[in-house]
Amino acid sequence: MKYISTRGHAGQPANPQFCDILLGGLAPDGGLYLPETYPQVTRAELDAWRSLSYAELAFAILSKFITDIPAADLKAICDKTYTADTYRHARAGDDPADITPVRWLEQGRLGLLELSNGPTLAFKDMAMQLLGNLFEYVLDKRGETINILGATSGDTGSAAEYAMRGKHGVRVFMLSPHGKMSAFQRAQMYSLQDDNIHNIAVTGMFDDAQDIVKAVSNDHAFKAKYKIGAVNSINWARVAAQIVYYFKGYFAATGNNDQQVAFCVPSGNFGNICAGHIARQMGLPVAKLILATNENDVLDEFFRSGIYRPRKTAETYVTSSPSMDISKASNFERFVYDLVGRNPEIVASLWKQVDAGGAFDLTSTPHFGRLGDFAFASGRSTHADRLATIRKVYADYATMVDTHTADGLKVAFEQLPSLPADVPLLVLETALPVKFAETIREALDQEPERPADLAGIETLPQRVEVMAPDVEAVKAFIVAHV
Ligand SMILES: Cc1ncc(COP(=O)(O)O)c(C=O)c1O
Ligand SMILES: N[C@@H](CCOP(=O)(O)O)C(=O)O
Repeated sequence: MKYISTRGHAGQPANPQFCDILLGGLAPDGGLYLPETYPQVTRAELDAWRSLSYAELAFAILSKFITDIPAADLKAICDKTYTADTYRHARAGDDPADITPVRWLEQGRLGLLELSNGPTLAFKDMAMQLLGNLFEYVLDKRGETINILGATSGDTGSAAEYAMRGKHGVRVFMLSPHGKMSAFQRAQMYSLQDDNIHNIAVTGMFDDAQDIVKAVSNDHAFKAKYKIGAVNSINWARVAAQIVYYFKGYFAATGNNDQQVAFCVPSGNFGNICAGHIARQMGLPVAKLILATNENDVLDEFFRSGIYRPRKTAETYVTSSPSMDISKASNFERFVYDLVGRNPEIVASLWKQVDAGGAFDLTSTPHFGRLGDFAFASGRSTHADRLATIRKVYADYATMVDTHTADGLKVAFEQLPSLPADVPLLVLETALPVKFAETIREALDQEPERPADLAGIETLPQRVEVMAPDVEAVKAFIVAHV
């Protein structure tokens, strides 16, 4: 499989393979890696895949993207990753062997694709557990080490730290927005005392943290000297691993491969829905990809208007779905690459404007007309919508959902009437309610269920370094701790 950069000048290595870009993260030209072409899935493959376990399906799909790891080794990594023991937080009544069970709210019509049964109770575990095992495998083979620099708005951080703790050759430096995450999210990350885990809280928002990650990665000398890697969805491996559950959800929601399905995806950095877009490009029968934002509605604005207008930190709201408090969706670049006909010059020129703090407007370009080919729809949700949706879903379907999934459901309820009656709509459950207990209490006046292995984590001692969002300060911290 050949990989290219969305900005056209991938640099070194000249023909990167999967393992190179796994360790490399951001492409050297500041763009994002993508396969040169999306592998196509045949009808015969779809038929054969319908009955596979999650681990078997992951192996079948990832084999199309990972051609530089021997098949037996990749299979062993998938088998080791996708176990009922790791994805152990399934709800009562679910079959834990499903890994990503579908919970129907309205049988055959509206369901939740449960992606949050992993160790940290968010969908990030689906890809991050695989990344932990892939990093360990590749680093061992090459005799190398890596210093992962990441940014989180609440869930990527803990998923990465849980996946990497205890792994040889890996250190994690995770930037989080100081004081903006839920108490549970803070405790999940900051209570870890492992020597290879470093938490840095920056006095800004997620976008400031993500900008620092990109700035450090774009300092090629520093990146090479300190072996800086990425675990955010700028890393292609994250997106590749997320493609798998769109297929699994499709098979669970349909009876045969003539049917179509729609997905509604709570979105922030555009990594999750980007995987859905790629699954559709590969040939998965997806009728619609519905993007849901919270009050930070940059992406909803784009799909409604054709204008992409990232906002500054001061214009980004702190909301009760904090993991989606993102106004500069880094992964969106991968979708725009496809939208503009996979033309890297156009992407480079659009992101020159974005990186300079500007916006772009596609309305008067032919690309805007092509938006319909990609079957996107979108909507937004507010705190009041979130509370109302949590109450409605609890009352009507006896199901408690977290604040981000509630944003998805709010938009899903709006879009459902416009979908053909034989197209099931799956809303991606991106976290479990206990991570956002403050808002659950406000909505339902009760405590969300808490898995026994995470009891009392808020009372554990915490270890975190607070600093200004300053690239040089972060670099100095890394230098001092490697
Ligand atoms: C719980 C939750 N929901 C939704 C999102 C948005 O996903 P994405 O950033 O891939 O669009 C995130 C963060 O990424 C999240 O942590
Ligand atoms: N919502 C994320 C933000 C980072 O997204 P990623 O998918 O690019 O890692 C978080 O919870 O940290």
